[in-house]
Amino acid sequence: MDSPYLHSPALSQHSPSDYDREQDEDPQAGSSRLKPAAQLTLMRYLQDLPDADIPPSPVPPRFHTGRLPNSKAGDGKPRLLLMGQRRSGKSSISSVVFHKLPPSETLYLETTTRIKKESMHSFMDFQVWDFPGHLDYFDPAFDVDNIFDEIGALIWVIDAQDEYLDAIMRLNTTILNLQHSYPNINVEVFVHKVDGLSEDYKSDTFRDIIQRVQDELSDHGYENAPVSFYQTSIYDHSIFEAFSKVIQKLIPQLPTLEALLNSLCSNCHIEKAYLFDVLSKIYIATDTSPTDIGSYEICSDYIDVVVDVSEIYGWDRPSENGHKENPEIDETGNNDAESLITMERKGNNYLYLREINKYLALICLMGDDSPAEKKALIDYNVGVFQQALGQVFPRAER
Ligand SMILES: Nc1nc2c(ncn2[C@@H]2O[C@H](COP(=O)(O)OP(=O)(O)OP(=O)(O)O)[C@@H](O)[C@H]2O)c(=O)[nH]1
Repeated sequence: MDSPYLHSPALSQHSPSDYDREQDEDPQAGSSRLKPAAQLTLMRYLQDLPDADIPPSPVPPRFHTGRLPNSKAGDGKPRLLLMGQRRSGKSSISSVVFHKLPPSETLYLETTTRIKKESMHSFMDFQVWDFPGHLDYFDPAFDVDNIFDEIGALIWVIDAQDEYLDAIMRLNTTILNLQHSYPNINVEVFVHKVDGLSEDYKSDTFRDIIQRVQDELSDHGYENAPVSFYQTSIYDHSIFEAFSKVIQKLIPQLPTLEALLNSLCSNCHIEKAYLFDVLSKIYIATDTSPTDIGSYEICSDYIDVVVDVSEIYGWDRPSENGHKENPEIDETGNNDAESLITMERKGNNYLYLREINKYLALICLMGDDSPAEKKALIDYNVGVFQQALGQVFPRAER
């Protein structure tokens, strides 16, 4: 990006303590805290979803409600279950997305032998369960209800570089088994490791897998199953994009967020706007104009730049009780400076970033007819958006 001009020191620093995580290897193993370096990134804030103020809308929500129809325990922490064959890449996905493990280091991950459970305390509390590839989940020895009763999404990982017929067969068996007790489960199929495939082979494989899954389900009388397919790889942004879409289905306020972003885009001539969870780089909402991976990549890389700058110039914000997380830093900046703006020139377009709260940032790809001279107006509109967001997610403001 040429001639960047930073208006401010960008996002304030997040301390490792922001990323609270519990991990148990096994129900029997108990829980233990991990070291900060391994701490999580996707986090916090929808904890009190039921309190969220959802403006009335004549349009019924198109997405999962977040108050999960399968929920029996009702603790409101949806589960993402990572399932699939051995060595398909489940642990790598979880490590890269939630622990920022460099993709090349996944080569050294050991095979998972027991169910690995992790609780993410984030803008939304949820759990990620990584299953060993060899487990038969419907073995009578397993308490199936315990596994599936709080489910948010079942993520089935298929290694596209390997023989996948067995994986498809197991996936279909799983979906059909779950149909009786949990008909509303979101099944998300990650056709994974597509980085090693040629473009043609990649799309042929993708189509073939979709076809086989759908054919077999409809042979069993199960039409229009809620199964979504994604092409993913840990070596590019595709895995983050796919996870973004999976997570979005668990956010009940999504239609409201999209409507707010649409309105912001049309008023400010914004080409594309994303609401990002800064550290995980998962976007929790975007406007409803067509999404392309290119714009997501630009915004995601831009977050990296901003986070790097904030490592140097950021400051600790007051915590909820008014104390600084690092009392040694005597920061004199005012609180307003926590919402910051950075704009950069790239070709004819601008990227506009504004920190919305501790966890979320708004990033916009500005249209040609929205010059930097109008920044004051854009700031104002983004301020209005920020206030509206505070009403939709009251907890985010705390
Ligand atoms: N090329 C490529 N390799 C990947 C990708 N994701 C994971 N891998 C590799 O796949 C191998 C297996 O990954 P794991 O994450 O251990 O697989 P797993 O599904 O957790 O395996 P189990 O624990 O045995 O169930 C590792 O060597 C990873 O580096 C990807 O997107 N592309």
